[in-house]
Amino acid sequence: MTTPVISVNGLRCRYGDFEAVRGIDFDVHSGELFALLGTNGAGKTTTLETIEGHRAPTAGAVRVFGQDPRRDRSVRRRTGIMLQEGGFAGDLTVLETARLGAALTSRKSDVDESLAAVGLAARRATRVKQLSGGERRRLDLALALLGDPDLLFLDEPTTGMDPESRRATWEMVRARLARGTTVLLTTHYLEEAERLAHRLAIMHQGRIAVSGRLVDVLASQQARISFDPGDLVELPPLAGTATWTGTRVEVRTPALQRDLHALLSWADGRLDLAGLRAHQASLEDIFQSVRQEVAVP
Ligand SMILES: Nc1ncnc2c1ncn2[C@@H]1O[C@H](COP(=O)(O)OP(=O)(O)OP(=O)(O)O)[C@@H](O)[C@H]1O
Repeated sequence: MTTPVISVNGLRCRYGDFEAVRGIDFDVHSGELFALLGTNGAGKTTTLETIEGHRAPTAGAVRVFGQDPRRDRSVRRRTGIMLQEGGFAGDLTVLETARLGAALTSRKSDVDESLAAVGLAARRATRVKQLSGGERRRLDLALALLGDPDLLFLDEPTTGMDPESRRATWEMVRARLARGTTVLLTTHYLEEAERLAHRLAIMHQGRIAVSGRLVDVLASQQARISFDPGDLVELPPLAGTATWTGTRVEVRTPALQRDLHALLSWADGRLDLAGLRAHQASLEDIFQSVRQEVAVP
């Protein structure tokens, strides 16, 4: 088995008396996109900063390309980082900012290619302070792409972007993955993770609550069927469990197709299942379950 690009073992991080990260483990393999998700204050940024080499673990170990990111400078040369706040000088133009970024990275960089990749080529002469929030995020991304890094850290990459820019960013990330780049993504947009991630971990209160391949994580949760019951008082036998909440019936089931078929056959010619909805579990459903979990001290 090849060495993971990122490996996190028993990581713990403390701020004074408060332990923000409480013993987490995960690996990120070459060419995959791993999404690190979590509730507010779960410890994602702390974890990311440790992997980037900006913070020392209190306990445990982090390796990037098999090296300690705090000690080995070769790690930095192979890594592109898109931070949550780029901290640009507002009076510089887009092109000047990208050139400055290129001068600061030790990788051979093509500034024009990076600006074109994020759709900012036509804004080269615009001052950074005149960019919209979404355009600034794209400039952040262009800087992370300079020199075609082997590993990309994307921290909330599409915050403030309109839907079209967001889709364009996803396409660009997919293109990088197709070229073999490894990506560690943090995002609060669950749809973004559902569209891009191969594997993921959901953090809650310093621990990993759920992790695995996206398809497996989604399949591990119960699907939902819901409808407006009208005058209905009983249901046919189902594999799932039904709850009646005001004007809706919600069935949570491990057998979506079977229960949907049972309901439709039973209702056929008898009644109209108004507002019928059926869907596999989404990351949003899984998040809700994680949030409701009682904190372990
Ligand atoms: N410098 C600090 N000093 C003390 N506590 C901190 C510090 N930085 C973060 N924390 C706390 O550590 C916990 C984890 O913070 P972190 O920023 O890593 O979480 P996060 O998952 O990135 O959160 P969010 O999604 O809200 O940005 C939070 O409770 C936060 O208040």
